[in-house]
Amino acid sequence: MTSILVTGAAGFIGSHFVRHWLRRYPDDTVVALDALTYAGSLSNLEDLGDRVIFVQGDIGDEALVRKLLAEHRTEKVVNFAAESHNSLAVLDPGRFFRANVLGTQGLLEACRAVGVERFHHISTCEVYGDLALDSDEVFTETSPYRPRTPYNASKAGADHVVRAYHETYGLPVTITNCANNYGSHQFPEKVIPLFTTRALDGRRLPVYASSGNRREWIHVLDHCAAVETVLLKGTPGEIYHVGTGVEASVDELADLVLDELGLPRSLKETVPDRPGHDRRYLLDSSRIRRELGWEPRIPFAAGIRETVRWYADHRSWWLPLIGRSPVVENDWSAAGSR
Ligand SMILES: Cc1cn([C@H]2C[C@H](O)[C@@H](COP(=O)(O)OP(=O)(O)O[C@H]3O[C@H](CO)[C@@H](O)[C@H](O)[C@H]3O)O2)c(=O)[nH]c1=O
Repeated sequence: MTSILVTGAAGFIGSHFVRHWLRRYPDDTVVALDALTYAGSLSNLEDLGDRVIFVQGDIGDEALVRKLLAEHRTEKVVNFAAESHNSLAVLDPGRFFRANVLGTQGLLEACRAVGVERFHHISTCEVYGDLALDSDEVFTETSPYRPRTPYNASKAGADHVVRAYHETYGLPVTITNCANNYGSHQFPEKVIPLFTTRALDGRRLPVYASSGNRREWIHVLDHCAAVETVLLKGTPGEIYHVGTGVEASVDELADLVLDELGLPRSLKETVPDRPGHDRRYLLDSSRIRRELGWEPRIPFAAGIRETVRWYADHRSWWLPLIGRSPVVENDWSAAGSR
């Protein structure tokens, strides 16, 4: 029996990972740390009852994390905690650097002080900047970091701090950089749940003006399996990309959602682009497949259908969340240079 600390455990990917881990290792103790910002919901862990030790707190609270690690003799730490929404970062960048860079550093410091067997950090394809829509290029694990937005830069900063703790203090870290996730329980600010919940409410879908911009999509459960694989088989100090190679443009996503719900495509509405709207990301994920044997299993078409259906069937989950996001209706007027 071992103990694992999962941060950001009440959020979308974190809560799926806690459930995934307990399914795979039912005798383990999961310590779930979450600050419960607007995007986290305790209801995401509700069904797990006392199989999870939940603690509300900040990853940057070194004393708290040290206490938890010591008390539960924690061997593994997985850091999902982050401010993750690009739109909010445009309007409130400081919040992202505090949470993602300084928060991660505090967490690492506690891990260094107590000592852990493995620190795994969840990162993103966005640290590499963007690709032209017609580019043949893909991001590899050795591509240079070229973040273009405050969110990207805060995640890039966090990755550098994680690596510094490995190089300087020998902390056994691994990092995964993942493509865009989708699935149930995603906060309705991200594009797929946003479009779906808007459509279900009979409202318009706000498609940014650069509607041909594309993302690479992965089901959250495939991501969770990849994190487990890297945690158990990855080499300390190494980075692994997690993606599917499946791309869809914003416009195509809106159509998929509307078609699945049997609603007219005329519900799409063009709205101003988010400043710094990255055109495209695509990861070369051959390393994790080749070296660690992970493969994504959930086909995009089936995954999207099931996800849209989940939102249609779980109005009581998302309705109370509408209006909780600090971002108001794609109004970027506050984001000009001052
Ligand atoms: C919120 C919103 C988004 N979009 C577009 C912008 C993007 O091209 C696409 C996806 O936007 P978002 O859902 O905000 O996600 P994106 O900026 O790609 O970032 C996501 O994916 C990243 C991984 O690529 C993660 O690191 C981030 O935490 C996650 O938020 O949809 C719209 O057209 N309208 C919208 O209202």
